[in-house]
Amino acid sequence: MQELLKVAMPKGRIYKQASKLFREAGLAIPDETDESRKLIIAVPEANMEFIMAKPVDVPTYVEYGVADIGVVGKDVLMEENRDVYELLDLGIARCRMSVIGLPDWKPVLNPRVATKYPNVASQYFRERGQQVEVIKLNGSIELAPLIGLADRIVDMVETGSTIRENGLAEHEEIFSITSRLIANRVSYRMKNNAIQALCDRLQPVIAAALAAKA
Ligand SMILES: Nc1ncnc2c1ncn2[C@@H]1O[C@H](COP(=O)(O)OP(=O)(O)OP(=O)(O)O)[C@@H](O)[C@H]1O
Ligand SMILES: O=P(O)(O)OC[C@H]1O[C@H](OP(=O)(O)OP(=O)(O)O)[C@H](O)[C@@H]1O
Repeated sequence: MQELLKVAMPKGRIYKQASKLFREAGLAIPDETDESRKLIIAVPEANMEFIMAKPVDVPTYVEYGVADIGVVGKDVLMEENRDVYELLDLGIARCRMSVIGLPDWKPVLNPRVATKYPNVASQYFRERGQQVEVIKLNGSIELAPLIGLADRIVDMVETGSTIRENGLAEHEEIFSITSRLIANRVSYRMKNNAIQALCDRLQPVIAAALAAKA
């Protein structure tokens, strides 16, 4: 019998796609229609335990080792910069991080940039030698340039509907995003067989999903 694997799973929009992937890999975890408020879901036949976490907290659980592995967006990994291993690109929850603003935006001195991702935004503009004032918001970021809080925003674009419906334009793409499987550094060594076995189950499912999209 392999060691118990604790997996931090993001609640919310990634869960639907991540849980489908895990089910296709043969792990009996509930789908997104399950209305249970349970935060810890045991899958005894696979000797796994799923911890239902807020997406942005997944790397924290994994770095501290209370979860051995986790599923998290590349955006959160870039922002949180936690000391974890990135094992697999799961190819799900695809979107991109971009600089967005009004279509007729003109460069100004020391512009204000609103974002949920202050570290990503600061690093992006610093690397380009542009001085900006970063303002942290927690949601509805597209409001900021519309109501004059910021000159531009750094946020995610998936279908583009939010920026279109609000008369905004995508100025620059910063990086593309998918969800990743991450591991705690110690767990990766101590529970290597179990982690490797899970990766081996997930990999063909990821490859098949990619092939179906191509
Ligand atoms: N259209 C999208 N907008 C935002 N994130 C997306 C989108 N598509 C995929 N994602 C991915 O989903 C992850 C979680 O999204 P988000 O931060 O909006 O959390 P949530 O599921 O709405 O839950 P919460 O609001 O509680 O944090 C992001 O980190 C990103 O990797
Ligand atoms: O290109 P689209 O398909 O329109 O997706 C992008 C939007 O989705 C996310 O917002 P979310 O739904 O998480 O809301 P919030 O950030 O305002 O809470 C993101 O912050 C964008 O606003």
